[in-house]
Amino acid sequence: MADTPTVRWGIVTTGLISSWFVEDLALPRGDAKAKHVIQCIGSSSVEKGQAFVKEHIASLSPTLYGTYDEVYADPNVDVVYIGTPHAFHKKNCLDAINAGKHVLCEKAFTITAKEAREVFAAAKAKGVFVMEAMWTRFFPLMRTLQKLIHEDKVIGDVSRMFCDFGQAKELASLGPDSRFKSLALGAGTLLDVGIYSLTFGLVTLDPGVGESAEMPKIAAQQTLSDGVDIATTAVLLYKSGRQGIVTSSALFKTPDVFCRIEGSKGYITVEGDAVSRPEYFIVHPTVPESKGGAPSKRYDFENPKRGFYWEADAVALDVAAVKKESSIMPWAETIRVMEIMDEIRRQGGAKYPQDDE
Ligand SMILES: NC(=O)C1=CN([C@@H]2O[C@H](COP(=O)(O)OP(=O)(O)OC[C@H]3O[C@@H](n4cnc5c(N)ncnc54)[C@H](OP(=O)(O)O)[C@@H]3O)[C@@H](O)[C@H]2O)C=CC1
Ligand SMILES: O=C1OC[C@@H](O)[C@H](O)[C@H]1O
Repeated sequence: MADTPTVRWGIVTTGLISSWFVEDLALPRGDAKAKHVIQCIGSSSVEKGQAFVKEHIASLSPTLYGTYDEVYADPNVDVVYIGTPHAFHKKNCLDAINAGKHVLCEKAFTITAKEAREVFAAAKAKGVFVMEAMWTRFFPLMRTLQKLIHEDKVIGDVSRMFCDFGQAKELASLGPDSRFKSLALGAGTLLDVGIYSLTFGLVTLDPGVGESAEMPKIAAQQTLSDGVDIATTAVLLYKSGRQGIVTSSALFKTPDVFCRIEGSKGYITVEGDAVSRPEYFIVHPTVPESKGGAPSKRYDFENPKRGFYWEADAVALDVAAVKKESSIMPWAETIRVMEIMDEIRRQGGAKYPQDDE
């Protein structure tokens, strides 16, 4: 284990995602590629931090701060994890970067592609590692799915894919300051969950990532309620004729079979309780077994607790290798995702204050 890198994390916020992230970091794992230390937690109050530790990582004793700035200034922090609502990501990232810290920032990375470019320009100038926490891309399931589709060509030439991430949010019961309702916080299904449907489209229709990937044309529609998109449908149109239909909704929960990828020799269904956390997939030949075809094959994956440790391990390995960006989620890929979402919103009508900046 001499070569196992150690990362000392500074956690910014005590919200839902931060609780999921620290619980996963603290999980004992035989196959861990890195050691993760929860060095400190920054919150709007120290009391919130105390309650957070007690509830989620009771056996640990991180330093507790009542401001985020103290996390950025802590000399014992290697990487800052940012779990604020979307609208604050740009400022939080810039503050951490300016303090010389590496950063893992939750999705959606920013509100607009322009904001993302500003953050990466600052990271480049400071020479620090920065990555969007698009955790799903780091799952062994996702890596295997991409290999089977693009290298092994198990379903032949891919022609179409569909992916939907819907959640029944009961928006009427939420207050105006909820991150699911407030445009000032970046509310809307596209940035919150549509980004996962889009991710499945991008990784299954094209083997490239970032600069080596094709920018698809977009045709999109959105349903707005008080300016917030509560449903989004986007078609990804590739030069080859490949098409992806990626959707999101705050009105209905997606069934467990949330994604289908179709090819000339068969199709794949990806399944699980949430698109962000796929559990297994099944490769189906075009001709079913009942009609003389080969049997379908199911691929299952070990995913204890939730699966945030895959991205955390990847960050630790990249930082130890003195890399500034991830090869799985490089800066150009985050910018491409943000540009696509900008275009979906331009066509669909969802607008944020940041669009005018
Ligand atoms: N990868 C994944 O599976 C998931 C990712 N996310 C992402 O994580 C981010 C946060 O989402 P989530 O954890 O659900 O949000 P929460 O509302 O649960 O938590 C957000 C936290 O941000 C801090 N905060 C700072 N300013 C504000 C403000 N004005 N309003 C509200 N909160 C504020 C608060 O922490 P404090 O008081 O401690 O400072 C708050 O607890 C989003 O980018 C979201 O997309 C969310 C869920 C799952
Ligand atoms: O990233 C996410 O994935 C899981 C969802 O429950 C959550 O709303 C979203 O932010």
